[in-house]
Amino acid sequence: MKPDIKICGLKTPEAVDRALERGATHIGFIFFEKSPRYIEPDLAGKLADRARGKAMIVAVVVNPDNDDLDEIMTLVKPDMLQLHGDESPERVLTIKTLYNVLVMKAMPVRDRDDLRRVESYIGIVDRFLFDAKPPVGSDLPGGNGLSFDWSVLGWLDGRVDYMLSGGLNKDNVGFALASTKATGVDISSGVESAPGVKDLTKIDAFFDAFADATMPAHASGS
Ligand SMILES: O=C(O)c1ccccc1NCC(=O)[C@H](O)[C@H](O)COP(=O)(O)O
Repeated sequence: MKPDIKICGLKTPEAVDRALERGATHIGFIFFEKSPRYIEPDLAGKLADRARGKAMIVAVVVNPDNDDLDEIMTLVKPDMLQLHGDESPERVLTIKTLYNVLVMKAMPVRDRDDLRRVESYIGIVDRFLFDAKPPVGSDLPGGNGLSFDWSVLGWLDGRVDYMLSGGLNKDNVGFALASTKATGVDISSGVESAPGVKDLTKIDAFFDAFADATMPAHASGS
């Protein structure tokens, strides 16, 4: 099956529309105020309406309290929450029970040891997102445009369903897909001209590279 593509950190109708036209399966909105990709929930709700039924709407949150989630669930009505903080398995379970929503848990990875935490979320989360661990001192838990050593994911041995994230771009998405068992890829900085500014030409180039990478061998002419 073709891997999913999530374009994250969208803030404008133009970028949402281009991502949808090019076949994004997931679009992400960032509700973390320190991020250059932060979007107010009421504006995100309007953009989400353009995408509803065409792609999964993902609300990216970091250690949200119930008031934060009440607002986002009401105004944005996401299909999925991406929990990008230190949410415990118990907190994830509570959120799923309270809001009846799919949850993708982001796991920061630098080396194999970072994957040990995965076990305690299996059976609770709907999907994992393996993202690069932020550099020391970074304000952002995600969206840092950094990759990690994807070979460590081999340790998971196909046991969990995950999207791959962190520093993806048109030049490395083919290798990322070929060298992991990711069922989806997630990109933000790699399709931006500046932090928080999505670039339509870069979105196109990413989808072109993704299409090349996922084209069946017999159709590629090689
Ligand atoms: O992108 C952000 O600014 C952000 C802030 C706070 C929490 C999560 C954030 N991004 C989450 C994502 O899903 C990004 O797409 C992911 O980290 C990959 O980003 P990049 O390395 O820039 O492609």
